[in-house]
Amino acid sequence: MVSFQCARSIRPVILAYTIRIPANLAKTYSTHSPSPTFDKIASNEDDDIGIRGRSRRVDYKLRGKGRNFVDFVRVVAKGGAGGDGCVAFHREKHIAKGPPNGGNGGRGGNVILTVSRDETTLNHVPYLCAAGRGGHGLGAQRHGLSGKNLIIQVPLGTVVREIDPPKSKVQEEAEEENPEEQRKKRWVFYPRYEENSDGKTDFFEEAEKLVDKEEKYLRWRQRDAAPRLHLDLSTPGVDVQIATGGRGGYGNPHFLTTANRSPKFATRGTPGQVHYLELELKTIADAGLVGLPNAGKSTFLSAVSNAHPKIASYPFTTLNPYIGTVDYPDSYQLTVADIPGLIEGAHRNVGLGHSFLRHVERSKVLVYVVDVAAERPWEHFRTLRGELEAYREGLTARPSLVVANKADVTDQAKANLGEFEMRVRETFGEEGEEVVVVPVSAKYRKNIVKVTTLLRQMVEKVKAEEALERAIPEEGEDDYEP
Ligand SMILES: Nc1nc2c(ncn2[C@@H]2O[C@H](COP(=O)(O)OP(=O)(O)OP(=O)(O)O)[C@@H](O)[C@H]2O)c(=O)[nH]1
Ligand SMILES: [Mg+2]
Repeated sequence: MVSFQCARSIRPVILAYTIRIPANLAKTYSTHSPSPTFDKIASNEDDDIGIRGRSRRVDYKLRGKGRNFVDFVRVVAKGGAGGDGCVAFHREKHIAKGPPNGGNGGRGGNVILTVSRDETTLNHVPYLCAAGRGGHGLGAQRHGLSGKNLIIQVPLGTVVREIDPPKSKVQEEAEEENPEEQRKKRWVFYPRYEENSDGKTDFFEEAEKLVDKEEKYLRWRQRDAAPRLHLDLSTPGVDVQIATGGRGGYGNPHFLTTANRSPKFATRGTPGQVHYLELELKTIADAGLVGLPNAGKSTFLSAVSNAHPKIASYPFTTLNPYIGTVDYPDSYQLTVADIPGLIEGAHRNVGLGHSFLRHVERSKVLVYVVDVAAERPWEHFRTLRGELEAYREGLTARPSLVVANKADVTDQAKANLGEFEMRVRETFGEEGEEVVVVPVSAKYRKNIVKVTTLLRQMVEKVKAEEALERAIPEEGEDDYEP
């Protein structure tokens, strides 16, 4: 291991961002993909303003500032509270005691997630997603307005998981006042409501029983509700309600009976649902590119698709995933995801870590992009597989294609290609026979059609297998006899 300080040592804060790069890889940078920025920063001998400016930008990005791509957020989704019911009586000249006419409270707004193809990040999702509360009821039978729904657009491939609320919140709830006080809090009273009784029955008690009964019924209706949210938002245009607003309270006409002609109480609105959630963006692409930094993943993506990711000869040029669409002459399309480079120890958070692998985790085909002109490229390949397995066991079992990139750097590439192919097959073991290693020059667009044709075949095969799996009913599924 060579410890590589990616920043100038004069700024102590940057020292925290040390990128450790394996010895073999460090060599790769210096021999095949000269990286003036890294080399010069490391030796600290170049005072060129341009280079220093660029290095500063890289540091800035590596520190996470200036990044507007976010693929993981924790949020609190709060449905709006319902508005309170109103206690009011009709007032008019010559009518001394008019009938009750308080309006009901409006329902609280809901929090809704809309799956959109236009969004690519969770950057805009706020921590507190609170919908509007319902309006209170008013006199003269005026019901409160419904609360405004909060609609948040999320990118395709967002996974929503419910998590436990913070301990402080749980404690707060446990410490809340006794149930008797809570019962009282449900009501809105008119002055002297206690006198509102005919001597035989306590009208307020009657009304409480009515409300209790209704609440019991509502609890029973929700008995089968999913205990925890776990959603995979993979269909564009779909709306999902993640927190429902509270119910509005009843105005006093609701409690009008033949015995009680002037009910002097109304109910308050109920609070909306509160869910603590994790939103994780797991890009859905047909093929995912994995490779060490500078292997030429972005160059490859720009060669096969319509995407224009940034390409440069220094490591970690790509900091966010990019999706490109490959267009075939017969209008068939498939998507390819490019992600930042992986290095040895990424699972221990070396380099940029390995959390961005979530963006290739759901790809149907993995495309390993290896710089075949580097020294011992098979070791790069082994590192890649090791990191993929460290991220998620079994990930390397996906259908895979190996792109031996930079095959145009002839002498070195030619010397390595035979052995590389052999060692790759060895790594895959029994399935090695089926693995295709394609020599490519992404920079000069050589052998690209072969790769895209192979990719399409592989993706179509996986899709067909998946469709078949869905079509075959699982055991016991059709046991039902009418
Ligand atoms: N000679 C040659 N150079 C290439 C080829 N493909 C990419 N390169 C060069 O390799 C360097 C790195 O290319 P990128 O596409 O940025 O590499 P990357 O894998 O996306 O790198 P990161 O985003 O940092 O992980 C650039 O200078 C490219 O011009 C190729 O086929 N032949
Ligand atoms: Mg790149």
